[in-house]
Amino acid sequence: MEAAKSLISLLQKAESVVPAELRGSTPVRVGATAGLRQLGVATSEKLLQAVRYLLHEQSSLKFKSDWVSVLDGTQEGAFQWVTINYLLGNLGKKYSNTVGVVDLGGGSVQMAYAISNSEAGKAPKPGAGEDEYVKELYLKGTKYYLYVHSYLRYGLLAARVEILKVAEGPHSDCILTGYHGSYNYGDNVFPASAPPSGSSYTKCRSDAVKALKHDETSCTHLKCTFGGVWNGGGGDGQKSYFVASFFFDRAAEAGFVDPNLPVAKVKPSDFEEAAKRACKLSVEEAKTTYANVAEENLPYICMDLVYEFTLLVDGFGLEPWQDITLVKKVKYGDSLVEAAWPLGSAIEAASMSKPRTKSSWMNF
Ligand SMILES: Nc1nc2c(ncn2[C@@H]2O[C@H](COP(=O)(O)OP(=O)(O)OP(=O)(O)O)[C@@H](O)[C@H]2O)c(=O)[nH]1
Ligand SMILES: [Ca+2]
Repeated sequence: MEAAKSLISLLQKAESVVPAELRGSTPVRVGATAGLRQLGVATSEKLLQAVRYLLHEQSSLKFKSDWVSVLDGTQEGAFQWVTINYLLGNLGKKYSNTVGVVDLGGGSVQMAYAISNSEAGKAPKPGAGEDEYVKELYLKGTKYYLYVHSYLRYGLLAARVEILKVAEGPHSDCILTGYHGSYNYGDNVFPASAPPSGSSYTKCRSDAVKALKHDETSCTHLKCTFGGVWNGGGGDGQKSYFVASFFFDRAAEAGFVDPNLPVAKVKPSDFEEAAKRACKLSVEEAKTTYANVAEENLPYICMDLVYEFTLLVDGFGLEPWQDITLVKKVKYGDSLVEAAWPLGSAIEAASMSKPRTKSSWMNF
């Protein structure tokens, strides 16, 4: 019940912005993501039930039980794509005038971009238990074929486990010199210590590439990102990328992005340069160099930056020199709006409250 209670302040904030007379007709949704996906159905269902009870008892907003759910990864990725393109005013334009999105969470990372009708026709059938690669969206009178995939276990915090596993022993070349400890993730504890020779950018980079299991033989499609996942075929829908969440946070902590700005134009190579600087430090030196990095993240600053560069370039196939936009918030009218998937979910909820003209997703 504690987890449900943690939502009370959010619920009060949400209700405070809805005029009292409209609350009964304003839907409230709660979506959980990879953190709960990794807990398994029994535990996550208990948590969701507690949230449903809280909303039933304490909320004056319109509520239905199945509006409290664990999003599947493609919903999360599609909602983020809708959020960013809605705020940029791109919805209703041709697919080639929309931007691609990457959203790096703790447990999972999502990548989504709009593709052509013909490219969508080439989409492979997903593997067993895998989500469809392409979602058809109807937004502002325009049909979009959205390529979207969510990589469970490749969020920033989960990927640390994948990289530590590559090390096959207590020492990882990604852990800052002088640190001897362990990494707790979920119910598991992993040894995480620097080798006697200290952290090494090049060795860490090689571990990160291995962690993506960049083994082409597992790619049975025309082209893959990593782990045997189809890459969507490319095209103009991915000529510019808006990259969110832990990419923004680590870039700000590494000092190459101003944390007070809503967006920042960078290149994947900026993560590489920052990683090279970080991997040279001892954990003691890092304490002064990265004054605003939480203590528990300091030993992993090299690993995180190496991983983020590797994910963009080796994982998603971006060029090290190409411009990308790191995004925390997007200017919308006189406001700065959070660049996060819940807005996309709200847009879907709002479009569903109108008479639906098509059976598929979001016809608003
Ligand atoms: N701009 C923005 N970023 C957010 C918001 N909430 C979380 N984030 C960012 O999302 C990243 C991960 O946040 P978490 O909520 O811990 O993780 P998560 O995205 O739920 O992780 P998954 O379980 O893998 O989906 C961090 O970089 C957060 O800063 C938000 O409201 N706005
Ligand atoms: Ca997420």
